[in-house]
Amino acid sequence: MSAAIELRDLRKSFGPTEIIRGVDLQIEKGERHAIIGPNGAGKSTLFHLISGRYNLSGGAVHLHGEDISNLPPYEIYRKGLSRSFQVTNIFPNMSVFENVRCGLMWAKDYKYSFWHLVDREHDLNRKTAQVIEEIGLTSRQHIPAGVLTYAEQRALEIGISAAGGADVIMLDEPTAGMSHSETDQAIELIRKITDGKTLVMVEHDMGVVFDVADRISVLVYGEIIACDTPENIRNSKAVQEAYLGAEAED
Ligand SMILES: Nc1ncnc2c1ncn2[C@@H]1O[C@H](COP(=O)(O)OP(=O)(O)OP(=O)(O)O)[C@@H](O)[C@H]1O
Repeated sequence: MSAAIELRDLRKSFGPTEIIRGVDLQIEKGERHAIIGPNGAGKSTLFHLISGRYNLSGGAVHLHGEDISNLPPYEIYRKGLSRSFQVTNIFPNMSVFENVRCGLMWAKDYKYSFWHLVDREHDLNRKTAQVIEEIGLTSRQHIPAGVLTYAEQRALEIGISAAGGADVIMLDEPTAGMSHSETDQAIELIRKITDGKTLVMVEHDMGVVFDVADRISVLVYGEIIACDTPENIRNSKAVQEAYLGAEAED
């Protein structure tokens, strides 16, 4: 069976500088995979290459065995890969309900000319309500998304990422800026919402990474220097020297 995501000798240069320098990686179906690495290692760039935001300078990206290299983001999304961004990416003036429903509509390829029929789309509304319940925002569903707390906005974003039925979910720093208790809730939500799906996340909080991930890739200067279980990554001397050691000294 093919991997959910396979990266083959992936490369990205900005001008003369090669930022992603030949990344090979297989992420299995149903796996929760974290990408860690120091600031500027290229983690976000790698995300943008997989999700179609950046064109590749070399190599290939496969999704469930299909070559998706250089496809536009919306086509990759329709093929079942959904991603969130480091910066919250919701419509602040639309209600929580409308934000989720909008995500569902894009996923289902509704045309804009159908907007006037939206309220009659009972299925769509029911599914929207289901997603909102899963992310724990039912009591807040009619308020503008911009009024939610930061942690609620991130939960909404995770909900929208998963709502369209994507089977590969990519989350960029899902717990950034959260308190301990908000982080705990976010971990629970991530687990729930990615159950049975493939998760790829970039995360700086090592507690979250070691708690959630089945496997971890360590990216340093655009190269994966280790890809292993949390336990082996924690005990790897090379990783400690290149990355974790620096954190341990804090
Ligand atoms: N669009 C761009 N044009 C030029 N250089 C870029 C661009 N995007 C990223 N870079 C450079 O690529 C390198 C990797 O950046 P990237 O944001 O991918 O790292 P990161 O590992 O996600 O860092 P962080 O942990 O701080 O978010 C950095 O040196 C950055 O300046």
